[in-house]
Amino acid sequence: MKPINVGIIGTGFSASSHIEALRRLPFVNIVAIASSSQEKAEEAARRFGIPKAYGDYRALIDDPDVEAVHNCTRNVLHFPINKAALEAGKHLLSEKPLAMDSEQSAELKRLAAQSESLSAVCFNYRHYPLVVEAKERLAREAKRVHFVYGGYVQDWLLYDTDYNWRLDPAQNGPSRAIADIGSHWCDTVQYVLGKKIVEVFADLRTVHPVRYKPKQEGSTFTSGRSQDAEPVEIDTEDGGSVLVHFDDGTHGAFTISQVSAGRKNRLYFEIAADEMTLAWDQEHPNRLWVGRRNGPNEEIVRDPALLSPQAAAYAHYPGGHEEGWPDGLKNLFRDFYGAIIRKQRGEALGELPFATIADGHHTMRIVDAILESHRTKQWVRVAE
Ligand SMILES: NC(=O)C1=CN([C@@H]2O[C@H](COP(=O)(O)OP(=O)(O)OC[C@H]3O[C@@H](n4cnc5c(N)ncnc54)[C@H](OP(=O)(O)O)[C@@H]3O)[C@@H](O)[C@H]2O)C=CC1
Ligand SMILES: O=C1CO[C@H](CO)[C@@H](O)[C@@H]1O
Repeated sequence: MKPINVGIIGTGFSASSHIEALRRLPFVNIVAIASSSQEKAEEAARRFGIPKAYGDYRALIDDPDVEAVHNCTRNVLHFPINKAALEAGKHLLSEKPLAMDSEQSAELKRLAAQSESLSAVCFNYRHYPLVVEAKERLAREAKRVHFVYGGYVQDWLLYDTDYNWRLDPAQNGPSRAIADIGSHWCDTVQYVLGKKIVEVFADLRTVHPVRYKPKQEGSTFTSGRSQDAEPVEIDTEDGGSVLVHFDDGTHGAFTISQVSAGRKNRLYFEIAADEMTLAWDQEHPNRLWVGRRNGPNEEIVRDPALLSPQAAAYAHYPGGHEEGWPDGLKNLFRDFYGAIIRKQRGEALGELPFATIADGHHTMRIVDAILESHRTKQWVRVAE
């Protein structure tokens, strides 16, 4: 079978991790990369060993060799690139958030629904084996969920000297921590529960109303105040807490922060159901804690022999041989390209395990509702 030809747009943190994960799959072939200039694209093409380099993303999308596009650019480019890729009939894998706001994501949802090609949003935490195990156990063993709680906390924007394009609403959009990492929590938990968030009550906070922006912008995760840094006003949130209601009436709450010292990338959730509580934490991704009242608590480890078949399909090594973030990404891409291949063979696709453009749009609506709730200090329904 001929591999599916992929073009990558962007050369930063996310693009590098997409390239590494894709190279672990035998049925895809990276043929082109695009950046903001021809020079940068050629440098990246050399660094990653990719044959074609484009200084303009439109040229990559127009290249007839490119069958699937990965949009790994900053948020301001998500909408124009996703729209162009969908209109060109390419398969699309977009980084999250799907767009800057839900007006844009509604347009993308409409285009994706009309397209023959497949599209997905890079909500990669769905694709960890122990997250899938939580979903399977819940469906199998729980009749009722009482509460869902957790959060997503990081420290890479802790100091007022930490600066990145995400701090600039013109590059990022009107929500920062909620759209950047809150969106991951919402997608992951909705996937595990099989329920949608329909109502929110939010209390957000900007811890640093002024930050120091270096003249020479650093990439994601660079920190420290440079000599020529200038003060800039910040009006997007560093974090906050959100109460949520799911479509079946289940209650939940999550806390988001990008200023929590020592928490590097802690997405965690706990689901309290009738006979058990399930807890998972991205910083210890190969453990699923199962709490019981009338029996010993258990810790399920990521060993294919101990997992349900759906979760075992995501566990590529025996227990004790740890895997994590890059593997979740590889699993997402394997599901996405596997679906493209099944579609090409005329096979039925069934329920897709990855976040679709419609899912990405729903997440944008949640972000809108959170911002509005924070502003009005009221419960806000998530728009359809
Ligand atoms: N799913 C996940 O877990 C993660 C998702 N992300 C998402 O990925 C996206 C990118 O984040 P990240 O990689 O950290 O950011 P970076 O700043 O590291 O990378 C952004 C990239 O955008 C490229 N870019 C800017 N302008 C253009 C243009 N006109 N044409 C083509 N490329 C352009 C930049 O290329 P150049 O240098 O040439 O300007 C750069 O390579 C974000 O939307 C973020 O939310 C990020 C991390 C993890
Ligand atoms: O999606 C994301 C997950 O975490 C990153 C850092 O690791 C982010 O902030 C990002 O955009």
